[in-house]
Amino acid sequence: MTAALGPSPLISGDAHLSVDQARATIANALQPIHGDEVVALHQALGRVLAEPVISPIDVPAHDNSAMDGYAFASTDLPGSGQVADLRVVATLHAGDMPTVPVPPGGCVRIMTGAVMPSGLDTVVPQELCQTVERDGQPWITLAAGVVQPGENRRLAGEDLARGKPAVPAGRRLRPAELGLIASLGIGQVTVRRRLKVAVFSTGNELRSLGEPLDPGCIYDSNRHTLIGALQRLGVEVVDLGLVRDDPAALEATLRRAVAEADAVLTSGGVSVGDADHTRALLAQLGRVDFWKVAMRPGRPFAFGPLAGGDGQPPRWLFALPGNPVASLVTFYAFVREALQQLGGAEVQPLPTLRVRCETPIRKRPGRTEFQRGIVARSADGGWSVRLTGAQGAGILRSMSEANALVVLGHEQASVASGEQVEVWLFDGLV
Ligand SMILES: Nc1nc2c(c(=O)[nH]1)N[C@H]1C(S)=C(S)[C@@H](COP(=O)(O)OP(=O)(O)OC[C@H]3O[C@@H](n4cnc5c(N)ncnc54)[C@H](O)[C@@H]3O)O[C@H]1N2
Ligand code: MOO
Ligand SMILES: [Mg+2]
Repeated sequence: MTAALGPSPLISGDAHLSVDQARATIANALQPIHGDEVVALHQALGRVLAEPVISPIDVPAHDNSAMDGYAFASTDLPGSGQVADLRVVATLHAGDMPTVPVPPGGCVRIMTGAVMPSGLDTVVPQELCQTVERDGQPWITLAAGVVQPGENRRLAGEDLARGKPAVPAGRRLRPAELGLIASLGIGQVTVRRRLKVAVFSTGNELRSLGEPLDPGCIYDSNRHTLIGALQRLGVEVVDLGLVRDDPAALEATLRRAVAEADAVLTSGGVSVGDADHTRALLAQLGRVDFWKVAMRPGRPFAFGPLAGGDGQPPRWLFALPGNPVASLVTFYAFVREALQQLGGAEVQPLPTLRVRCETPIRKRPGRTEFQRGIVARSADGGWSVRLTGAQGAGILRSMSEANALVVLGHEQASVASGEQVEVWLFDGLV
């Protein structure tokens, strides 16, 4: 089973990688999954576009008015200090097509979105001119300087010209893209098939929600954290539940994961304890590309391919550490972008900022540290971050109260209060 996967890209799977090396190793290993499907636009939110959407029409299709007012030819604009009187010869609503030509000195009452008659290029909003009646006819009086030639007119094709790409392949569709595609008259799109990701927790001490908590046991929280994180990415989750620290049970569950999913996330059992079997199983069913990263939390994090079987691509295993904070931090540091890449989506790293750090942080160079922080606006209007209290890798509350990870790079030493630090925003700012 292992032979088909070839040697590890690393000299030794036992080496400690830096966070950057680990991210690069994962990015270099992954190939996007194959398979597309056509879905109705109203079911396409969050799906990944497989082909670019090309505009079949000009948007807008015609020059049209951006205001409720009066359309006229800019050659009729009054000179400085003068006024122009223009006769209103027709009325146009959105959806009307102009029928009669407008003579010089004439104008058209026009509503927002209505097609501009040919020869007219400028619209004055109604509140910027005066309407008068002469001999029972409507006229407007236009003062100099209230509008410039071409103002308040939207040009045909100014949003999108026919034949131009409207949305690139790989874009995960958001409400704005759904509207843009609809504006082109396109009712269905070709999207990537949804990435399937299997997830399970390992540990004899774990109990499922609803089960009694036996002495010495804890509830399985990681699976719920990870399933939430996966749902946010729009992948299809295959929940394989809880697995005991038993090599045979672990092997059976990994084999099932390989059969049912494109990638596998496990939590727990990656360190060096007597009950930590995940790495040995990865070596047996595939290959360990690395399993130690110079970071805190998240040092034991294993990555490598599980052989996919006859003609099938490998199923990548992301074996996350059991400590709950380490599990979510490694998801953000390694798994999130990897799954975007695997699903054929544009890779969108978490938004990164440099902000003032209000909490002094002790650190030694030689590993990357991810502390949990709250980024907020400070009294002087700038952005700053303070830590969320105790930072132990088992203290999930530190993560729940945070909206950002303070990322102290590999070479960084201690940080004094007031220094600038890098933060990754993982949940917006409110
Ligand atoms: N001698 C060493 N011991 C440890 C090292 C080390 O380098 N040398 N690394 C420590 C670090 S750092 C971490 S992180 C953990 C990782 O451990 P495992 O991935 O093997 O995870 P477990 O041993 O299964 O569990 C660790 C911890 O997390 C709790 N846990 C596990 N799964 C869940 C879950 N689904 N929900 C909630 N909590 C969970 C588990 O009960 C343990 O308390 O290893 C250190 N040890
Ligand atoms: O790195 Mo462990 O992930 O510190 O708890
Ligand atoms: Mg362990």
